[in-house]
Order: sequence, then structure tokens, then C-alpha cells
Amino acid sequence: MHLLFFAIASHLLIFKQFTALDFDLATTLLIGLPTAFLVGESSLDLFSLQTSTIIKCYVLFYAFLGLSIILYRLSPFHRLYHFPGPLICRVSKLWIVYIAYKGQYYKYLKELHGKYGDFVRVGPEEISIGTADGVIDVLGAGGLPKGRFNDPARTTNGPNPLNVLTGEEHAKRRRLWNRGMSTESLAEYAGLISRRAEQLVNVIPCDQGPVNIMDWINYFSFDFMGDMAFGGGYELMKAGYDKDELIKTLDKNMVTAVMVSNIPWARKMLGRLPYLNERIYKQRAYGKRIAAARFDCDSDKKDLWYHLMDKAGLEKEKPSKESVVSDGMLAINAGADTTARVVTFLIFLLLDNPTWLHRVRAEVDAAFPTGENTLDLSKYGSLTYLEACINETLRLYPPVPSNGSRRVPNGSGGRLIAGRFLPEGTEVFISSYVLHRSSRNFAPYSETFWPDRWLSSVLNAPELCEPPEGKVHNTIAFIPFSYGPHNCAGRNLARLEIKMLMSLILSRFELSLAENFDKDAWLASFRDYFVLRPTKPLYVILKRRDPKC
Ligand code: HEM
Repeated sequence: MHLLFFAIASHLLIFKQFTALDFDLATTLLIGLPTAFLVGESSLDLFSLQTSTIIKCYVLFYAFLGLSIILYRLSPFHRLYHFPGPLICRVSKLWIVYIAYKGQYYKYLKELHGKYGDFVRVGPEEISIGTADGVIDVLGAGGLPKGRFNDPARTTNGPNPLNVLTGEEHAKRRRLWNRGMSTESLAEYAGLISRRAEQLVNVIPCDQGPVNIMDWINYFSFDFMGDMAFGGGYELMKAGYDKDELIKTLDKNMVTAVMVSNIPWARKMLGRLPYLNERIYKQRAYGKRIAAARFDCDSDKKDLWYHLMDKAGLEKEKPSKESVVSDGMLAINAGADTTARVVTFLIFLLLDNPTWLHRVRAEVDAAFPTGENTLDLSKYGSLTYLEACINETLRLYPPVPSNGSRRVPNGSGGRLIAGRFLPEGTEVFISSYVLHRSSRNFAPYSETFWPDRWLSSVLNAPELCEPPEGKVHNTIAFIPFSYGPHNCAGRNLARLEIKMLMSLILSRFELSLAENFDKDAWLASFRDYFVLRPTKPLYVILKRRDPKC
């Protein structure tokens, strides 16, 4: 009986107070508390106790502690009791870790919102919001800071990348990024995109059997982002395969990252596993090696590196080299596979919707008659159909479909979010996939590729059907690049890259899906490891439109 009370008291007085206990401290407490109990029970003579008594004490302590935690999380005394959600999610985060491991978090969130409504308790301290009313309250200026989901990305032994910085530190570093992504800067990068896009259309196997176009788009995207962030160095298109297993390593690390992000306390424990450490080390070492080459060449080329280094000397304080390396690696991690995924999804959607393929191709052909330079950025403004298709792709398959959490700050007394009070310490999720596919935000055909929804009525496009009755187009719910001060720093670059690459691919090739391509199996192979990833190849047949090009 004493042990039961001791375990309950340990829960209520110690463990309950710290929702994010440090792993080492938690381990010490879990060993130390039952030991302290035994010392007290044996009147300070531990050696007088039998081994079986000691083992029983530990086992019962953990059982009572676990029971106390579970009952509390389910009880009306819990501050999130009034929010509906599956029993298993209310009890522990481990179920979501399993769902995340399976890569199904985005679909699970959508299913839960369909069943439970706009506010769902997806963990003991976690709420997912499924209404667009939450976008500004959660993500906007004056919204919520980044939550514990992002903790594993933070490092204590070096500068952190932009995406996990907060407050003034974030604003300062974001200024460098914004300069690097200004209209003038983008015009500078167009040459780099064009050179890499030309390389892709020249090396990609065509006029033969099916090609996994997804791999080639990935090689393009990593090569280009390597140019931007580190002045080059990857050369995957030249090799024709993932020669240093850069993509493979990144992909594997993302699976671990997404699981650990859901249980940040486990980071320390997992960080001690040599196998995992080796992979993370490999990824960092690769980035550092390439960054070192960029330092050595010390060119004044106006790439992203130039701006992140503040080579123009516009800041009072020069950023440290370490912080630039850290942000350079962020550019690769955040910008390469996200952009590649949109191009891959867009190619699939166009091939699956030939009417739109022909429309977009005709538009590109008109803008860039054969041989004309696709570098003329002013032409991209006229590619309305392509723009509509890009938006529709981002809506249906947002590359970051579930995103990390935000947190109601401790000491804030709680916040009113989308009309509901959320107590301090609550971790809040708002998923683009859930909002984009809701018929309350986009209708009709919320689950279908229908680019028409993006074309305004002023567009002279008589071949398009009139917008049907009950059209809903809630732009605040369109958040593929997130929203607010932490929105995507590279969104304009990503859009430019997608447009330039798609225009070139469409003007050079006739494309079709491979004969036995199983569309349903491909779509079912998508996994959400922070970035949405098809795990099956996208086989496409490419034929040159003009054999001379
Ligand atoms: C279609 C392609 C892309 C998509 C869908 C995308 C999406 C996102 C999203 C949803 C976020 C917010 C993440 C969060 O809230 O934690 C984000 C942040 C970010 N993205 Fe992108 N991204 C894309 C391309 C790029 C590119 C090309 C770059 C840079 C070269 C980039 C750099 C960043 C950075 C630096 C952040 C952190 C911003 C901050 O915290 O202030 N992204 N992106």
C-alpha cells in the first residue's frame, strides 16, 4: 500500500510537473525513487532485503506509476479532457510514433478530424486543429512558437539552423535568407536553374524503355541545391545515381527524425545508438566537406551562400561560418526533396489528366517557341495554366503534409485558438493535408485534381467549364509553405525552379506513363516522413519531340 501511494505521489509531484523530462534525469528518477523507497522501508539497511523483495518493489513501482499516469491522462482532471480523440492517443504518444513510423500520420490526422471534428486530442498533451480558423492564431505573427516536435533538430554544441531559432535571433537570420530569396537574387539564380535543367534534359534516358523519372528529378534538385548552398559538389546527374548515398542517408534519417520528434525525450537515448549516430554523422560530414570547398574557393558568386555569409556586409554582425554551414545544410534538407516531390507529383498528375497536359504544353509552347530561351523570367508570369496546376498539386499533395508542432507557451496562462481555449504547454498541430482536402475549404472535388479552381473568372478561358454552384476557395487554408514568420523562406525559389524545369521538360519531351504502371499502387506507396515520399518508382516513357534538341 505504501508503495502504491509513493508511486502516485512520485507521479503527481514529480513526473506530472515535467512533461518534457530530460532523458538522463528521467532515468535517474526511475532508478532512484524506488531505491529511495527501499532504503526507507529497510530502515537504511538495504542489504537486509532479499533480492526478490527488491525486484518486486521495482516492478510494482513501475506498474503503479504507469497506472497512475494512464488514469490521470484519461481522467476529467486532465486539462485536455474535454477534447475528443482516440483512447490510445490520450494515453500515450507511442501509438502516434508507430503511425509516424508507418509514414501514415497525415492520413491518420485526416481520418481523426473526419471522425472527431475540428479539435482532436492526438496525444496526452497534443491537439490537432482541423479548421482554417486556426491558421492565423497558430502560425501567424503573434501566434504560437515552435513546439517540442522541433527539439531533436536543435543542437547544444553549435549554431542552430534558421528553422529552430526563435524571436530576435530568428528575425536576424531570416533577414539574410530573405535577401537571398529577393526578386533580384532569384534572377541571379535563374542561370543556375537553367544550366541544371538543360543538363537534366540532356542526360535523362529517353527514346527507350520506362525511366524512373522521380530519381532523375531528385538528382536535378540535389545538384541545383548544392550549387545554391555550397557552390556545387553533388553531381548526381553526371553520375546517374545516388553515388554517395546522400539521398538514401537523408531518407533514412528522416524516418528516425520523425519518430524521435514525436517523443523528444528519446533523442538522447537514440543518439547513443552507434548505428543511428553513424548515419547522422555521415550526413553532417558530407555537408561540412562540401561547405569547406565553398570556403576555400571564396568566390563572390551571388548564390545563397553569398547572402547567408553576408558578403555584401549589410549586417552589423557577421554571421559565423558554423551558422552558415548549418543553414546551407538546412537549404539542402528543406529545399531539395520538397521541390523534387512537387515536380514528380505534377508530372504524374498531368500524365493522368491528358486534357491538362495538352493545355499546359500549348501554353509553354506559345511562351517559348522552339529554341527560345527559357531563361526569360518575364514569360513565366503568363503561364497561368501551369501555375494553376502547380497550386493544385501543392493542394492535393503538400510535400510537408503534417508539419511539426507549435506550443502554447508555459507561463502564458493559455491561449484562445480558433475560438477554443488551449491551456499552456499544449502542443498544437495544424496539417496542410487536412485543410487542403476539406470540402469546407476547397469545393467541389476536394479530393480530385481540378486546377480550374485556381483560375479566376477574369481569365479568358472559354474552354473551361463555368465554376459550378457552391464553389469554395478558402485561400487562408492553403498552407503548403506554412504561414507567418516561420513560413518557407525558399517558396519563391521553389516555384521558379518548378516552372523552369517543367517548361523545359514539356517543351523537349512527349511523356507518357509506362504501359503497366500501377497508379493506385504508386499512390498507396506515399509515406509521410515529414516530407511526403513515394516509395515506389514513377515509371515514365520519354520521347524527344525534336530529335535535333
Ligand atoms: C515546394 C517546395 C517547398 C515546400 C513545399 C516547402 C515547405 C516548407 C514548410 C511547410 C516550411 C515550414 C516548416 C515549419 O513550420 O517548421 C518550410 C520552411 C522552410 N523552408 Fe521550405 N519548402 C519548399 C522549398 C524550399 C526551398 C527551395 C528552400 C530553400 C532553398 C526552403 C527553405 C526553407 C527554410 C529555410 C525554412 C525555415 C523557415 C523559418 O523557419 O523561418 N524551402 N518550408
